[in-house]
Amino acid sequence: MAFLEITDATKKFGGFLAINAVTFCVERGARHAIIGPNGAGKTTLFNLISGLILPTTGSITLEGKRLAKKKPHEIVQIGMARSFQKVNVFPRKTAFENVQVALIASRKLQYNPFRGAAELFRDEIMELLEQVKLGADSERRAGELAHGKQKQLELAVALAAEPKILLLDEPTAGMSIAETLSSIALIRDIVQERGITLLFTEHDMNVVFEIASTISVLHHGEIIATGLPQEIRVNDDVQRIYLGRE
Ligand SMILES: Nc1ncnc2c1ncn2[C@@H]1O[C@H](COP(=O)(O)OP(=O)(O)OP(=O)(O)O)[C@@H](O)[C@H]1O
Repeated sequence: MAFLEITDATKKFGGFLAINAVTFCVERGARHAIIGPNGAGKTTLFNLISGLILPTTGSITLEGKRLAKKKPHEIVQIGMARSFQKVNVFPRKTAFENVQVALIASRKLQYNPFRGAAELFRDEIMELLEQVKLGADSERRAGELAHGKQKQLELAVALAAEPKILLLDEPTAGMSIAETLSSIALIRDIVQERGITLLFTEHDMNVVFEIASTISVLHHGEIIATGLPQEIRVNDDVQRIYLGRE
């Protein structure tokens, strides 16, 4: 049994086949990238894997457990956390509070915003913020942080759930070159250090080749190749379809 198994997954929107009989596995500990041109179906595939939408047919399992029809918090409890292309933090809460809310939710505590819980999980929160290089920004409102830092905060929020697998949808989207470089190093170090399996989509091929241990290529909703980065780099179909070389 593979760690994450996607078996013959199909997603239709009306008559449009966005994901077509997709089968692939993500091995435990892998840093697995899903690449493909715009509209290939990457986000749809991510939404299927993280249970946001149901597959029309097929199955998705994490350690043998089916993910379909599970509620978002149940999926988090099974061990999956994800981020979105658009930043998804509470802008008016501080960085500290954003992580605190995530920790409270993952530990299944009742959150009462009117009760003084300011110090709850302080050490853990600071450790997480320091790990994503936001220790000095803990008291700043999330909405005031630069885009790159907001993505770092999202990462801390995702890590608060202690996931076995982390899904990142274009983790460096909208970042400057400097932000991208530090973000790549951060993601790679954190998943390695914590033994987290990573599944991510990314447009920037430099980022893909810096992080990925395995790459799957999606084209018109179908996986056309899965392999090691060096195999994907020289795959004729991939070069023709994705990299635009004839
Ligand atoms: N809810 C929906 N209803 C109808 N069509 C949809 C829906 N969601 C996605 N699609 C279509 O499915 C296809 C795949 O879209 P998706 O966003 O998954 O691609 P993508 O590879 O993530 O693209 P990008 O790289 O631009 O983010 C597109 O043609 C899109 O228009």
